[in-house]
Amino acid sequence: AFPGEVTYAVEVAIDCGYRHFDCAYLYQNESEVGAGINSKIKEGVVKREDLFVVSKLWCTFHKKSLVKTACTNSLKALNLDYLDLYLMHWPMGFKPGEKDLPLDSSGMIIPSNTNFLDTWEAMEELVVEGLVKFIGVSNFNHEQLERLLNKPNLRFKPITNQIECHPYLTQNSLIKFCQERDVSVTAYRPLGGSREGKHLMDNSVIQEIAESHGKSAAQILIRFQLQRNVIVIPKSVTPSWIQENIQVFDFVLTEEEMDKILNLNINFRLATFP
Ligand SMILES: NC(=O)C1=CN([C@@H]2O[C@H](COP(=O)(O)OP(=O)(O)OC[C@H]3O[C@@H](n4cnc5c(N)ncnc54)[C@H](OP(=O)(O)O)[C@@H]3O)[C@@H](O)[C@H]2O)C=CC1
Ligand SMILES: O=C1CO[C@H](CO)[C@@H](O)[C@@H]1O
Repeated sequence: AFPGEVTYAVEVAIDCGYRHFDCAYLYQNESEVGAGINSKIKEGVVKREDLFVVSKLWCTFHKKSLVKTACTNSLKALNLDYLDLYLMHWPMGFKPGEKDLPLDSSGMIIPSNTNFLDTWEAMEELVVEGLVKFIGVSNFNHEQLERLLNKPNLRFKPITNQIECHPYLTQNSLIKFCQERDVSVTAYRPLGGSREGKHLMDNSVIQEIAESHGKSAAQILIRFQLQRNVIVIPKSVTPSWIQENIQVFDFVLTEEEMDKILNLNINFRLATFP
């Protein structure tokens, strides 16, 4: 990204009607996102309360004593006084320190001896203190989520589990598990990225459905999630794609098309760690 690219993308997105911004300490661009948000607030295009701004606690800050500083640092970078939602980015903690991905000599992540139930307690404090409106999790499997939901003296439930989700990783059973427990699901990497040089957007089933609706493959992939009650966060810094990706409320996929897309599942996961 060149300087200002992300700020401009956020401004274009707000003008197009986007209101949900998915940020994270890890992305190293919260000051640019915040600049875009604040310029549109200043211009009077939106009010702070119209927006839903999300950030995430990175794995090197799982120690209870580090959580509040991590959150206030994201708020400072965003130049905002509260977040709508703060997510635990992953269930596992990493060794605290300078490096976001601390690796040992064999290239494996160095974990920290933390328990996400303790980390959660520190995140609950952020709600009590008014720094964040809601808290949630990301990359939790069903066992981890169950453990959190069953935590004795849980003060606040996670409102969402943000997980990798697209037609090659449809996550049917995890979505059912979450939704049955009133935990919403947010699909990240919804456009599926690429695998061995092949893009999900080039898949012939997706292409055919796109053609029959006069829509793009990206629009089909986004609409697919909306129709299964899944929140979806496509990313783009390209103005024409930002515009395109929100034009998904003027058509409906049939049940047959939804099934065809669901059948593309190969449990293929892109986001992993060593
Ligand atoms: N919780 C977690 O662990 C994770 C969370 N996330 C979140 O999810 C968001 C989305 O996931 P992400 O990994 O970015 O992947 P996406 O599935 O959103 O794909 C983004 C890529 O697709 C391109 N693109 C966007 N729209 C179109 C279009 N209409 N036609 C063709 N290409 C298009 C973008 O290009 P360009 O930008 O160049 O315009 C970019 O290269 C992230 O930004 C992040 O906020 C992502 C990964 C992990
Ligand atoms: O949010 C994220 C962005 O992408 C990274 C690489 O796949 C993920 O590890 C991370 O969770």
